[in-house]
Amino acid sequence: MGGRREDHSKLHSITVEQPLTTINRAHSTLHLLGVLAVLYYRSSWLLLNIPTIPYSLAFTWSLMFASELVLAFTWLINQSFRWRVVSRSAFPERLPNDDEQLPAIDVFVCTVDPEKEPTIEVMNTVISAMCLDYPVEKMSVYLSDDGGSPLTLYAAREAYEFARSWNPFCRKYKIETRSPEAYFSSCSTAVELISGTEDEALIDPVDSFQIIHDKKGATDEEHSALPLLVYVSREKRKTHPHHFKAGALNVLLRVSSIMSNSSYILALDCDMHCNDPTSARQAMCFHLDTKISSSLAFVQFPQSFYNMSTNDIYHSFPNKSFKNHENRFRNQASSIQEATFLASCNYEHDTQWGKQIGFMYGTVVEDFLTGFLMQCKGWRWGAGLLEVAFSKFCPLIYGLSHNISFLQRMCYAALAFQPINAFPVLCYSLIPQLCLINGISLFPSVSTQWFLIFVAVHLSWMCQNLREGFVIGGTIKTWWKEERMRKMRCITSDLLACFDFTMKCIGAKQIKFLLTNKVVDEKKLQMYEKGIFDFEGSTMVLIPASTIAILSTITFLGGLVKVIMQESYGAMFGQLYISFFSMMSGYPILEGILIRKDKGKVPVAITLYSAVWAMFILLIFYRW
Ligand SMILES: O=c1ccn([C@@H]2O[C@H](COP(=O)(O)OP(=O)(O)O[C@H]3O[C@H](CO)[C@@H](O)[C@H](O)[C@H]3O)[C@@H](O)[C@H]2O)c(=O)[nH]1
Ligand SMILES: [Mn+2]
Repeated sequence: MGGRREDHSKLHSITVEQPLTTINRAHSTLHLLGVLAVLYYRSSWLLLNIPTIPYSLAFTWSLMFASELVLAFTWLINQSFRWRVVSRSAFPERLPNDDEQLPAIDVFVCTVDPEKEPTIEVMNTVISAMCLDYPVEKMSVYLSDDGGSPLTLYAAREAYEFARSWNPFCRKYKIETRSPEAYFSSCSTAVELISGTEDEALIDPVDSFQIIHDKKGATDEEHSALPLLVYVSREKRKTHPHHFKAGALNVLLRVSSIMSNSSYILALDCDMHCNDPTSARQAMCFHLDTKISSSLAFVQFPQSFYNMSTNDIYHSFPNKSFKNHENRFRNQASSIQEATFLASCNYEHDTQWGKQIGFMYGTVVEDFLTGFLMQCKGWRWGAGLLEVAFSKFCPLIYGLSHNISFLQRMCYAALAFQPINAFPVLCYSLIPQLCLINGISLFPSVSTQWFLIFVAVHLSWMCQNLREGFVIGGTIKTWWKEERMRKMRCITSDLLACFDFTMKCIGAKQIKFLLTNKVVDEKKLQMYEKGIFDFEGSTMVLIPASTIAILSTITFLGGLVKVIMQESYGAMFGQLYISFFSMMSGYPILEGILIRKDKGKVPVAITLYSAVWAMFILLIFYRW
């Protein structure tokens, strides 16, 4: 690095975002005061009135209090993301000019099921990795095929052939998007051309040894050299737990250790691709900084979705995509037989794999737990979630003596505890509504000062989300979609996660890794692009949400009539408002039940179950 000027030699930089950080801190502090006031109101009312009120009312208030406590807790741990907002930049152009000085990288791509994870997509991931802007002799790509499918093996060979001409093409025309599919998605004819070669696939059966290695260093004149591509299909047996993706990654760790043994790993899911060819170099800007490299475990890149609709209704939390794990667990040795042995399911028996070594087992969110434990061990930065939250690895408690800041613990905790929001959201979707139609007031009357505090906390919460939405280019409309989806998520998947977790605790069920289906269905895509919810194939998971959608419409209308008749506007305003919001956020479901006739409407069975449930709840809780 000699000869460079001081100020231009830094490989990366970090800046604290101002005035955002200061605004966030002020806002969070004020909000906290409001939250504490609300909790004080609930608890003091309860203590004061408990001797005189019926049990049922005391229980109802306790549930509301418990909900608000949980909401306050999850809100609080989420403030960790707002407390110190930083942005980082990497300067790959400042890396040593001599590529010889770059460390070697192993890229891991995992796939399981060619039905749910279309092979062509997986190959796009593989190709995008092989075509990274990184010296080919310093890079090896390993494809883990948990399905052991001959099609995947065949396609890997084809992908390798394709990459031989694609790589020089990208370099010549300076194409940034190195996933052929993502690149060609702007011109449909070319996409057909690519899938054409796939259709004619001749399928070789997979050989009983698991590792197939393609043409190392095979180069011809017009084609550029390519990184090593290794296909690995590990042995799986019913009698041995395979530990899902973590198991697959650990097999790759062992197999790669006797082949390329690079000190850095890039782990990709089969539906991801590297959207910036310099990303590996960018990661090296951090790993090669001698000031931090000894304690830097991984570099994580933000995830961006290239096929998001502007009408997106589902909203996905962008989180992770590019993980670069430095790995210290290497064996020495090298042959296919040895690799086969390392990929066998007996190999890990009675070893520390998954406990001390490699990616962690015992949960389906291996990335989350492994990342957290790495930080606890001194590495910096950085249903399944509940498994970790309520285990000895609870981020708020585990290894308090370890060198990880409380703020970072809170970030991990915010993710791990997210599903418990199902409880308060469920309570808030049922209790105020049922009390409304029974004329029971749960919130302070409009004329009191306490009412203003509730309003302030509610508005402040909305503002916090609105403000954050605006920062990333959102609108009132996208904010509302987010709010709606946040609520739906709480009473569908989070609720199911809580249920699954409880079942696991009492030993009635095992938590399984549910593979996400990546097949794109044209009709579904059209629906998504128009911003219409697709309920086709919804299962029991939807029942709580659809029951609530039906119930909140009935309770809002019934409650409104009652309030008008009894002229109890002041005492009931809060609950009317909550019921109205409840009804509005359940509207897409209601539409899917009552109005829509297309395939994506709510399945009839789900409608029936929900209607029965709604009636049942009304029968029990409505005092006729
Ligand atoms: O037994 C298995 C199960 C899954 N996978 C692979 O794991 C990846 C993720 O599976 P997916 O069904 O797409 O799960 P997601 O919920 O989308 O995965 C998210 O959550 C996981 C658990 O936290 C992380 O590992 C992923 O990186 C993250 O994208 C895919 O490449 C699969 O092929 C395997 O290799 N073996
Ligand atoms: Mn996925």
